[in-house]
Amino acid sequence: MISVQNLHKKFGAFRAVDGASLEIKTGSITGLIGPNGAGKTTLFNVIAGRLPPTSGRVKMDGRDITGLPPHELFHKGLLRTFQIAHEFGSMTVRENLMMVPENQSGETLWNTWFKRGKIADEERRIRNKADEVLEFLTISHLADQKAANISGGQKKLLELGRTMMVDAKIVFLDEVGAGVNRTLLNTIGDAIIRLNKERGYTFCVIEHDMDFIARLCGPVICIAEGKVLAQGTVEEVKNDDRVIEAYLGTGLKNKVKANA
Ligand SMILES: Nc1ncnc2c1ncn2[C@@H]1O[C@H](COP(=O)(O)OP(=O)(O)OP(=O)(O)O)[C@@H](O)[C@H]1O
Repeated sequence: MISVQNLHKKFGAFRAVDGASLEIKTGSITGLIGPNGAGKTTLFNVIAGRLPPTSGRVKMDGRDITGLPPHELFHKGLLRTFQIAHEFGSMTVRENLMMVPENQSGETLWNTWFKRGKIADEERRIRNKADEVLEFLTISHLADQKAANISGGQKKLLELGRTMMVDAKIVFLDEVGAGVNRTLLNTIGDAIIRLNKERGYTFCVIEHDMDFIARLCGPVICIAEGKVLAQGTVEEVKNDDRVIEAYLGTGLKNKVKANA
């Protein structure tokens, strides 16, 4: 379980995260919603070690992980993907996946010269793993394409695939559905559900698409102005007055309710 306790992140005097406390239960697909600028990505960045918090704590299974750098969190199985996918465009899709596992023998000069057999075995194993991941994500046909040439949605699938190359325990997905067409969004959703059910991944998902959230997420947490505003089932959160107000403002809220 991830436990975020009274987390603050300031940029100068501006409080992007302002005392957020929340829990992401092991085995859940937790949705994180909130209006633009609510502090969701900043919260992710602090949890995933890209930004130090101003104050507050983050714990993983009871252990303090506050401020640990991303590579240490990576070793603990905590990974994140980005709103804008981070692929290496000039490499193939398969090569992008093969880059992920750390400590490959081929990376030192000594090994390159003297342990060619070991390197070849390891490369074969990693290649097989990459091919398995591509099959799981139903994009085997893209294996040899340059990553720069695949669509935005396929890049998001590739990001998800990168988390499968290591033993991820908890994955933070930042707007995996943004700019992705419906068909691919369904494929991404299917992959997330299968990773959760079949491989025990825990997910925390930032998403604006409420249909996607409704299909996938158990608990949903709404953030506004850096604070947790409401949490519960999708229906509970969607119908929460404070949530409607945060998204629409009070005037519009009454209009929406009148039309409902
Ligand atoms: N590095 C930074 N320096 C200064 N202000 C920042 C920085 N990063 C984010 N902010 C501000 O913090 C606030 C929260 O931004 P954040 O990206 O976390 O929101 P968000 O909820 O993820 O929004 P969106 O849904 O639009 O992606 C915004 O007002 C943003 O302008």
